Amino acid sequence: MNPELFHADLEAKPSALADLAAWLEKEPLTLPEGLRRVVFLGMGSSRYAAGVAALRLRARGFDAYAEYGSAAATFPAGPETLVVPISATGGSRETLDALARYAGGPSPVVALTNVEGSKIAEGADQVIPMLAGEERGGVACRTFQHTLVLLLALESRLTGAARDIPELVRRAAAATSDLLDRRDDWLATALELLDGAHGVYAIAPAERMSSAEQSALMVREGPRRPADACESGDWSHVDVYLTKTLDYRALLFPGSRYDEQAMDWVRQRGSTVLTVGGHVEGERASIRYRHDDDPDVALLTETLVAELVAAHWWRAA
Ligand SMILES: O=P(O)(O)OC[C@H]1O[C@](O)(CO)[C@@H](O)[C@@H]1O
Repeated sequence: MNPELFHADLEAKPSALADLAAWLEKEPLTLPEGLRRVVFLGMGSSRYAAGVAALRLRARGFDAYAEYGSAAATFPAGPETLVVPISATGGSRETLDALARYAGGPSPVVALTNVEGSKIAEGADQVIPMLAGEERGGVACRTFQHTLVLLLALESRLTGAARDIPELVRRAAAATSDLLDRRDDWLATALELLDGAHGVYAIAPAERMSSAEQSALMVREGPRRPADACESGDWSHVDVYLTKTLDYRALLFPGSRYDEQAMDWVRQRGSTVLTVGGHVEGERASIRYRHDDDPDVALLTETLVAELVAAHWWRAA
């Protein structure tokens, strides 16, 4: 893994998204007919993206689950159950092991990967390419963003919503460019506010939980600092306890009806909260960007803040 190349991978996000939007315009996803259930399989950031996709599908009345590839058992195979193994590298052992339980069976298998001809493609009936280009830094960042896009496209196809996903991707590219172009206005503040003795906490609503999880992963994977993720409502049952004893510093992605409940404790305990894409009372600072009022753009874009913070600390280490 290499911090300079990771940084370059982040800089290339807008152009990779533009290519993905153009591809989606030309190649609408095709799926087998008669599906009633979806089982996503993955590890790390691939599973984070799947968790949000499954929640969204369930909210639209579709049976959907995001499982760890490493779980010893997952949903039984059947012709109405679509199995979607997700692996950017196409080689995570746990995801391949889970896929092996379905390969050649009654479930259709549609794999998502960024590496053509990788192991994961061998057990799949169909492969959807992530089209994120090579991540030379060795850290999944563009692939995470593209996985989310493709899972939104899958959702649109499964639910018959017929959403204009290419247009959403172009808006996310504009939002991403805006954050990159204006980083001199916000990055120094973010670095200062999040740099504490006890690590970084990331908080997001359930519908964008992947943003908190991926943000915490970036801080662990690059600069190897302690970091963790918490859901905004769950925060009052889980992370609130840390605010009494730690120098608690958090990145908050607003949008939950329970933000204020958490912020009440944050204000009382004098903890540090930096918001991304919106405001809450008691924040120390806020990072705004183009189209941040659209929750789907936010889902696709907001992890860039933690990724750039992680890249900076990693390069300086
Ligand atoms: O999507 P993949 O390639 O299976 O990787 C899963 C996870 O493993 C890592 O590659 C780290 O080993 C992460 O970057 C990623 O989140």
